[in-house]
Amino acid sequence: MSATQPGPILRNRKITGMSAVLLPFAADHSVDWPAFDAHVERTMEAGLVPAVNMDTGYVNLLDDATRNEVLDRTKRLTAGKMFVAGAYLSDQPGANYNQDVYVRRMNEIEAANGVPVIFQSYGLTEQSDEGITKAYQNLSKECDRFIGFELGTVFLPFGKIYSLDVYRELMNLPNCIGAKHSSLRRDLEWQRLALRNEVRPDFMVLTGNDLAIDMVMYGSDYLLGLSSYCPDLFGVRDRMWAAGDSNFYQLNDILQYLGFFGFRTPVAAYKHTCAQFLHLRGMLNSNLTHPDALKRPDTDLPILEAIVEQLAEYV
Ligand SMILES: N[C@@H](CC=O)C(=O)O
Repeated sequence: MSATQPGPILRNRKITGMSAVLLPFAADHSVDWPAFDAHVERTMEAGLVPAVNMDTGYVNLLDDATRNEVLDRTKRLTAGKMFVAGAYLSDQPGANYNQDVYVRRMNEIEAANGVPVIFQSYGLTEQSDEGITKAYQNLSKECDRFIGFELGTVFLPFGKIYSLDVYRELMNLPNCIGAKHSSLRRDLEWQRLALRNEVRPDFMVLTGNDLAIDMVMYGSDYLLGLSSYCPDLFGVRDRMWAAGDSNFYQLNDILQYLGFFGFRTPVAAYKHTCAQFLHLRGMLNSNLTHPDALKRPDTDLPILEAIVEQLAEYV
């Protein structure tokens, strides 16, 4: 079996970090909007691009009003700075691809001055390669800019990691500025980086690999849920890399330990770990997750507390 090799390490590179913003909850299970606003601001202050209505923001569990409230608030808070948002539609296995709903979601995001991230759906991913490519070509005509998204089924059941042929076609769409790659596999991401370097060097390969956040060393940028645990420290880490500061490695190692703990099976419960961690850091009023989301046990808390202590010297 021939293994894919990594490309060269790209030192002193300015990393583009996009962070999937956690939607915080209050004791009565309503959204804690002031805490959400503060987390969007914290993300921007760290130098990261907020990514709202993503999986970390429970987009698949939100009603229309809540999803639009997230967009309205983010539009106001970002005040013209870049943000991205998930264009999500809910369907079932066997569903037809529904372009109209995607376009409606993209229009809502663009009306808020955001850049759509095209979530996958059964209708999109159950098509042939040709059908998938055609769908993105048609969507690209309906917006100024967009970001693609390949998601492993460990995150959501309708996800699909595309063939490299489909990936190449995405890069051929000039207003597709990048694509988030969430296979949790380094080799598949290295293949995408090699293709990107050959075909379109300005295209962002946005790692979604919370288990290998050092993929930025090989030229990936990122759109992560893990960075929502501590946007400030991801900002510090990224600046260390740009400055050639070797403290990058030590900080990256601790953040990766947090990533392995937070994204352990069942992976979808990473959002509760995020709330627990932010609460321990005094950045949220509660450590509650969405009422319908998977939970972590309270026995995780002492482990997270120890990680907060390990990270303290970098704050
Ligand atoms: N894919 C997740 C983030 C996990 O890294 C998201 O969409 O929020």
